[in-house]
Amino acid sequence: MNKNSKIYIAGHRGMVGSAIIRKLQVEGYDNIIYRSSSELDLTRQADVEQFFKEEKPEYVFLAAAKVGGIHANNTYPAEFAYANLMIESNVIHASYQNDVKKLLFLGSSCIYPKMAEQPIKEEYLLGGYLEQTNEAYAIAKIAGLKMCEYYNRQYGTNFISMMPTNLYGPNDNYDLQNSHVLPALIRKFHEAKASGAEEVVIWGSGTPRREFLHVDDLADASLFLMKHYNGNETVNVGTGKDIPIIELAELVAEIVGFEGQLRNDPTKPDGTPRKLLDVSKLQSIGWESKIKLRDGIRSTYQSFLQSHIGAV
Ligand SMILES: NC(=O)c1ccc[n+]([C@@H]2O[C@H](COP(=O)([O-])OP(=O)(O)OC[C@H]3O[C@@H](n4cnc5c(N)ncnc54)[C@H](OP(=O)(O)O)[C@@H]3O)[C@@H](O)[C@H]2O)c1
Ligand SMILES: C[C@@H]1O[C@H](OP(=O)(O)OP(=O)(O)OC[C@H]2O[C@@H](n3cnc4c(=O)[nH]c(N)nc43)[C@H](O)[C@@H]2O)[C@@H](O)[C@H](O)[C@@H]1O
Repeated sequence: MNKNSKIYIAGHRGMVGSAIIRKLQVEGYDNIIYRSSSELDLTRQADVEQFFKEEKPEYVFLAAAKVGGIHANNTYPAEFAYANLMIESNVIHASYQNDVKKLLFLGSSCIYPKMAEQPIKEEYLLGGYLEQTNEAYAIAKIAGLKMCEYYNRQYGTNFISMMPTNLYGPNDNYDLQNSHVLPALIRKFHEAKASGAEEVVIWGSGTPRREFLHVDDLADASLFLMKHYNGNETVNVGTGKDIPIIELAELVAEIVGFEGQLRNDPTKPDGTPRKLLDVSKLQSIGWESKIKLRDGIRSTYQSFLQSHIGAV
């Protein structure tokens, strides 16, 4: 991939897509194309085929998807299944039909069995039952990575798959019902501090453990894999370290400056007890994460304050 290769970022307005664009621009890539979902609905096959036929991208970063936290996944399984299966099928097939040189598919760490041995290796896929709260999304993502594998085997395409752990950073989703835990905690603690509230509610028991990778690290890994990895096996992308949700909450409260109490809401699901990724394959290829969690949360809170102007 050279600096004037035609590169399509699917999902460019999202947290991951916008981070990949920032990374490519810093690295001097100057032929990047993108469309918002209102300009091009990737669930519509004919529209996707028309777009690829007209634009003929050489490289594709597939970062478009219906994405959400545990509550959203648990509440809207049909939407998560339909949208993600359609988006990935249409983009992967149109990439094959239009001779895309290389495509990077983004899956998720929730594809692995709920009770997988930790840390989770790529080969544990399909070795056990999935976590119920995000089964629909997980099955869609498994279908996507398998499609890449099958197209590579049958058609000789070069479609690679990465499985990121939980992500956070600028341009995240801060909706309190449908977001992931880290942005939700940033907003909750910020609003509690601003209003003088004495307590903040944490969903579930707080005992599950999660791994968090800053989206700028993810973008760096995406470009690294697009340039250097041509294998047919999926690659885990993470930090190799996890933290209990209760300790994450205490860390975010400290960074935001909230000094009240935390209260658990046991009516909300815990989800998978743990999903720490084994990142040794990625390390063997030559990439490691750089952004430390405390530094990443601090900078993410600053970007939250800037983008929620009234919040300062
Ligand atoms: N966030 C995480 O913790 C996490 C963890 C692991 C993997 N991932 C994966 O990373 C990728 C990006 O996630 P994200 O956190 O960046 O999500 P996000 O911020 O919600 O962005 C998703 C993007 O997908 C686009 N999109 C959704 N439906 C579309 C449709 N029908 N047609 C066209 N575009 C559509 C949206 O476009 P518009 O804005 O134009 O509507 C949006 O820009 C996804 O594949 C996700 O599975 C995310
Ligand atoms: C990466 C994503 O991981 C997702 O699972 P998962 O980490 O449990 O999704 P999260 O929504 O980040 O929840 C992680 C843990 O944080 C707890 N939690 C505590 N307080 C909150 C809160 O205010 N909001 C949220 N959202 N959680 C909270 C939640 O109960 C769960 O145990 C999958 O559903 C997606 O499909 C995707 O794979």
